[in-house]
Amino acid sequence: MSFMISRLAAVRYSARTVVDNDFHSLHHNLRTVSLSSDQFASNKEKRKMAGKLTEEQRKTDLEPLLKSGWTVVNNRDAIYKEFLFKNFNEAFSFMTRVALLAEKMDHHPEWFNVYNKVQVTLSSHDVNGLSTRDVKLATFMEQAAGLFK
Ligand SMILES: C[C@H](O)[C@H](O)[C@H]1CNC2=NC(N)=NC(=O)C2=N1
Repeated sequence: MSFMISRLAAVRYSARTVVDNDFHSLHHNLRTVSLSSDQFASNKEKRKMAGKLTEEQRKTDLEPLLKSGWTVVNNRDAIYKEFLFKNFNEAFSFMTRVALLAEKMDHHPEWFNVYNKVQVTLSSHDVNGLSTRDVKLATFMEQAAGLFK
């Protein structure tokens, strides 16, 4: 009988240990998850803090793009350009390359494609205007489109 009780105690102890360990690992994981959501929030705040382009940045960073055919959208802090390619294959190849960078940056263009034409508008929705992210994406678009010249 005493053997049965000691076995039962051992089983209960090991079960409790498993539960405790699971609880601690679950708590740790939840804490990790919550840190990552806090971290996500701070990234979002960082983006907002980066804010809109300053007047100085508009002169230094935006000028070259305006010289390359980008225009400022009327009544909106955004830039626009129409890219023309030889055919759909080139246009979509361009869009594919840009899309991969957009995903990596978590910064996406507003664009419309018909056959060999890609119409692009860039603006940073989270700051409701142009930011360095738009300059970076537009500059990449210039390089990517240049490969098809
Ligand atoms: C949730 C996601 O991170 C945000 O919606 C990203 C996605 N892509 C984006 N793209 C652009 N152009 N502006 C943004 O503010 C933006 N925010």
